[in-house]
Amino acid sequence: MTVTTYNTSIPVAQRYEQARVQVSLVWNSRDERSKNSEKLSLLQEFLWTNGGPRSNLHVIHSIWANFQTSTSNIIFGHKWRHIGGEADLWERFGGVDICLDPYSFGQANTLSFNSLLHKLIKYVPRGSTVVDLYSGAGVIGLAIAASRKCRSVRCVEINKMSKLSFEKSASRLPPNLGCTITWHNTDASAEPIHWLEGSSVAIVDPPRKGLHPSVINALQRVALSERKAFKAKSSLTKVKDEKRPWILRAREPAVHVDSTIMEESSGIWPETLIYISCGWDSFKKDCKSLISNEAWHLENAHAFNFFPGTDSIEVLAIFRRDSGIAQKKTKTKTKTKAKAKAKTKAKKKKAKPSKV
Ligand SMILES: C[S@@+](CC[C@H](N)C(=O)[O-])C[C@H]1O[C@@H](n2cnc3c(N)ncnc32)[C@H](O)[C@@H]1O
Repeated sequence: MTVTTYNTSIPVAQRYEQARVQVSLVWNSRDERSKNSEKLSLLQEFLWTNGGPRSNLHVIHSIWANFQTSTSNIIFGHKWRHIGGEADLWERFGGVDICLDPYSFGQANTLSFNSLLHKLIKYVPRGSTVVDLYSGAGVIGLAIAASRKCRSVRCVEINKMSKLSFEKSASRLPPNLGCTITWHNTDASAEPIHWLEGSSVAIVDPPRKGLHPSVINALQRVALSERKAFKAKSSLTKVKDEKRPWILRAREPAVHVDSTIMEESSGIWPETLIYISCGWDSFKKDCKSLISNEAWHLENAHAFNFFPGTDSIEVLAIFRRDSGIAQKKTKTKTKTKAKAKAKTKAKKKKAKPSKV
């Protein structure tokens, strides 16, 4: 179930009072024609009669059925049917309207997520080229595209169903943003270097288990490339020689908003890494790996209470790859200056005849 604000024109303070619920019924059968399906219809009727628009307590926005035959701990199966109420559910996140279908990831705590987004947006320099890895329906990418005059935003997501939500949300973006926005359906861990190249800002919002080792590795290599230019260049540019058709297909956008041709922006690598984490243990581990070898420098971190009453925290962390180097350079400069001063002092001392 998702508690929704469903009408994005309702002021934030009144949203939860007027909220409606999108109900997803997970049904242990192949589809609506299978055994037990009459019970699904009966349950749908009961819910709609008692919580739908004609009931005294109008709390239900819509009802969906999901068919799941697997006995694993994966909640949803691949088949969805919309069986009552409005099909589209809209939320307002980061200043843009977002369509959240039940088959795509959506944050439940609207207010806290909005606070996080407002903070996050400020860390993205205007005119950036952004890659939003683990983007879901593209909430973060679209909010940034609408507010930071970005040159491009690329969203990368493994769940192909999120494409529909992304398309609907993109259709409500203000016109003439001057930003090329694309959504790609692929595994972010398959070819992370390809996604990092051409992006001045990388955003990662992985599931609770954190970043895949290949993504960590790519982020480390990218950050160190400035200092080890020769070695890194040859291995980073290998990505251009890719021949495997499925990898090449994944690079093509499944959705392309804005008709402008994508600029060739090779040679640009992320200077800013924004990490949104819902798993404290995995975040600590990933953070350690990122800051080891001085690949990245942790500039700032903010915590948000997305799940009141639990011990879970949501972290927004900002890493930079320039400040560490800059700091090091300043330190080295200061050290060199201090050494030179000490040498001159010592020379002067030697030259002066000592008093008897
Ligand atoms: C915590 S959610 C974040 C979604 C989105 N950033 C948002 O705020 O709505 C993590 C997302 O990562 C996606 N995901 C999981 N593994 C992935 C992978 N290997 N490559 C790309 N996306 C992945 C999930 O499907 C899910 O949409």
